[in-house]
Amino acid sequence: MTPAFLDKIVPREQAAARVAALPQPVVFTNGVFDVLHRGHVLYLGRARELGASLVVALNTDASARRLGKGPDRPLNNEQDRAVLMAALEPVSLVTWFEEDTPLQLIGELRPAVLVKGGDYDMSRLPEAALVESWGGQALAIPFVDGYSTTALVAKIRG
Ligand SMILES: Nc1ncnc2c1ncn2[C@@H]1O[C@H](COP(=O)(O)OP(=O)(O)OP(=O)(O)O)[C@@H](O)[C@H]1O
Ligand SMILES: O=P(O)(O)O[C@@H]1O[C@H]([C@H](O)CO)[C@@H](O)[C@H](O)[C@@H]1O
Repeated sequence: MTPAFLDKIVPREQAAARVAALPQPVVFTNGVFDVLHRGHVLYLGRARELGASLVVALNTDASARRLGKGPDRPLNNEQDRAVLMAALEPVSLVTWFEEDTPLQLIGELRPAVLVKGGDYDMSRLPEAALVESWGGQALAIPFVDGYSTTALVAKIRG
């Protein structure tokens, strides 16, 4: 039998309709989320508490490769990253974007809240200005020191 949480994973073409049907207000975040760690799950838990639903948009593998995190990144492909994300209790819906930034997708979904981790300066993100243009909020969630996928991969590789 297929686990029910897999229903949270939706192709981008269906994302706007599915997001509109979620409990409002909707919180949106995006990222690669390649090899989950404690910083990610605390971040997602806090993000979900800022609204009634949490939407996570993952970079596709092609998009993630263009971010230059390393020649073999992402280690987990886009389907695997989506399944792990969908299994997390705070996450309501998972989709992907193939561009370099989630700007166009955010314009399609029109979330009430955009969040990123404290490693981002929200005042410099075009996505933040976009969400604020319809009266939404753009918020940074405090960074959990000592946790990053890149550091974890380096540790594993010794
Ligand atoms: N330690 C952390 N504390 C809080 N938020 C985090 C932390 N690490 C990542 N995030 C947030 O999670 C989202 C996804 O981040 P990302 O996938 O780049 O994680 P990462 O561990 O920094 O990965 P990498 O080392 O591969 O860049 C981003 O919004 C980022 O701000
Ligand atoms: O996992 P990351 O590196 O935090 O995700 C990136 O975030 C960027 C951010 O939203 C600033 O614009 C985004 O542009 C990029 O495509 C990754 O999702």
